[in-house]
Amino acid sequence: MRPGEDAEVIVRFEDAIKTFETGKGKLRREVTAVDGVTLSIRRGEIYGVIGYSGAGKSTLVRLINGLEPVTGGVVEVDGQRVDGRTEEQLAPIRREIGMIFQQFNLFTSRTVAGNVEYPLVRAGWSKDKRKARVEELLRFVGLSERAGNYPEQLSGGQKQRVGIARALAAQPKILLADESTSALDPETTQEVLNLLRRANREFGITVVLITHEMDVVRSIADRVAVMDSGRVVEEGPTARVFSAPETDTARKFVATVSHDEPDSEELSYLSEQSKGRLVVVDVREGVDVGSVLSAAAARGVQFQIVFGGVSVLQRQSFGSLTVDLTGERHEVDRTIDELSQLTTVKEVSA
Ligand SMILES: Nc1ncnc2c1ncn2[C@@H]1O[C@H](COP(=O)(O)OP(=O)(O)OP(=O)(O)O)[C@@H](O)[C@H]1O
Repeated sequence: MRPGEDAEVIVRFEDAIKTFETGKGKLRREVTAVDGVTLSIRRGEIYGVIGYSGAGKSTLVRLINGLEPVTGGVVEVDGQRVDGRTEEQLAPIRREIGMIFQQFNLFTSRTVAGNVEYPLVRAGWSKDKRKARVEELLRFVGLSERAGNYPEQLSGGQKQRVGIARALAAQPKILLADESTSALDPETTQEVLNLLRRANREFGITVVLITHEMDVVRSIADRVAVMDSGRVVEEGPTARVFSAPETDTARKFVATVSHDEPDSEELSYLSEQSKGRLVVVDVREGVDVGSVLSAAAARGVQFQIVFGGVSVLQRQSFGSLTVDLTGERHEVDRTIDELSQLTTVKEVSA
């Protein structure tokens, strides 16, 4: 290991840039898909990459195995530079990286076992070792009975499981999953996620998961990067990003799964119904909103919880409550002031 290198880091981007040229002649233009990304993915974690369509997620992940060469900056996998390598030089690095795709990309002319075996043939495994490994993997993904079937005889979820078994076959250190679950129904999605989590726990494999579904990220990622227009606008432990998003993009994503704040239509209804002052109070781990409200009630302030939700993620509570406060004006003022000293309070109608 070179000085300054961190053994815990398995993928490192430093000011990584990827531009594409599209069109010809007058229509020629440059698209910056990845715009100066610096981040580190730790060994053994499940790392989620989220963002709207076109944000640059797939391109960023394809830089990891050199499927797309960077235009600028550094990409390192397990201490080895990926940028500036020839296809030949990339081959040993790619053996450490498995990939599963949204569209499965199975060989239709090979059986399930043949698909899983394929990377082992390429990696030069002996026939006996290949057979044992294929059996082990098909057991792992619950498809032992299907070894002799062809992909067209399988359901979408089963095909995806074959894809996972194939990606894991040659014992890679990293698994890249590109929106691997979005073509599947919710139940199958959960099944695939459970498999990724098991692969992560049982084999210690680092998983990099791209998705635009926050539910998916919330259920399995340890840390998450939020991308917008080629940049990572926010990054950190999933619980932190969910409980206290710092950017508008992250806030919007979080709002899609935790609908705990009223939208404008709901707010106008609540304002019409409100008898006093409406406030939206953020709920966080260790913030005792209840005590403030109980004390206020003892002073004659009435409170009505009219909207809200609180969830727990990685043992941290978070959410928000919309409260209608009525009573003596100065007592209501005092209650809002006390709440504001504890947490973020937004008054939404006076
Ligand atoms: N091969 C390519 N040639 C030209 N432009 C490309 C190419 N690949 C990606 N892009 C452009 O780069 C930008 C980022 O695309 P990318 O596929 O990485 O986004 P994404 O966040 O993964 O989107 P999605 O969620 O829709 O898959 C987009 O503007 C896209 O059109």
